[in-house]
Amino acid sequence: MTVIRAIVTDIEGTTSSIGFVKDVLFPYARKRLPAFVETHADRPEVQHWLHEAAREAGLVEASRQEVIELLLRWIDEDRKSTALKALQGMIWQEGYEAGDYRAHVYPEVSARLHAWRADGLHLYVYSSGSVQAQKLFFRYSEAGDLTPMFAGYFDTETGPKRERASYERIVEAIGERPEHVLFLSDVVEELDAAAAAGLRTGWLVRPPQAPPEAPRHPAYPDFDAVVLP
Ligand SMILES: CSCCC(=O)C(=O)COP(=O)(O)O
Ligand SMILES: [Mg+2]
Repeated sequence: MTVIRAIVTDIEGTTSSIGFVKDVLFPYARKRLPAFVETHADRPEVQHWLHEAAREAGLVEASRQEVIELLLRWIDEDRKSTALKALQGMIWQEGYEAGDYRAHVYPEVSARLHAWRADGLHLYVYSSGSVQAQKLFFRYSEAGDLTPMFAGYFDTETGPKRERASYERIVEAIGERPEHVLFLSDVVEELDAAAAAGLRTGWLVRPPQAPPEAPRHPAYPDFDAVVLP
């Protein structure tokens, strides 16, 4: 029998609702991005990510306004750009610290994370949101500060979530054999990539979505239903 020693979880659609990310976080960043860039353009990390965004788009000698328009378009397209995600994280920090919102987590998630920790499992996050954004998300969650639950965080600096190599890098970084690691996500293509790297997988299909008839991965309606293989 394979023993699961570590769980890596996605955020959007897995620990938390897609609606919170799409209807609260993305519009918050969209509204504030132009002023944020104008106000903080002298910060080296902001300069770095503006430059990276322009480079990713193949823009040579782009004006600040062109880069702002590019980033707004990427928010609308939900582009999983590392540069955009880094800048969004900086903007969301202001919102969390001002108490404008708290991050949604599904009702069973906090207790289940605590139970897995109590069972000795090591927990990690892998999301398209930047590591900074992930830490803020769980620090300011509706269930309180959940950051003590997690041993580490991975974002797209490790690689795209639909690529096998990203999961190979994650298991190497956490020092486990892939078959001892369970990856939880709501996106089949991410689960396919994780399975190709040898990880065990769990597909979160949260109501009102109907349970899939012939799932490619073990499917669960919530964290309490997850069976550790
Ligand atoms: C860290 S909260 C914001 C998440 C985000 O920006 C996003 O694109 C959602 O990606 P996920 O990989 O968690 O589905
Ligand atoms: Mg997801």
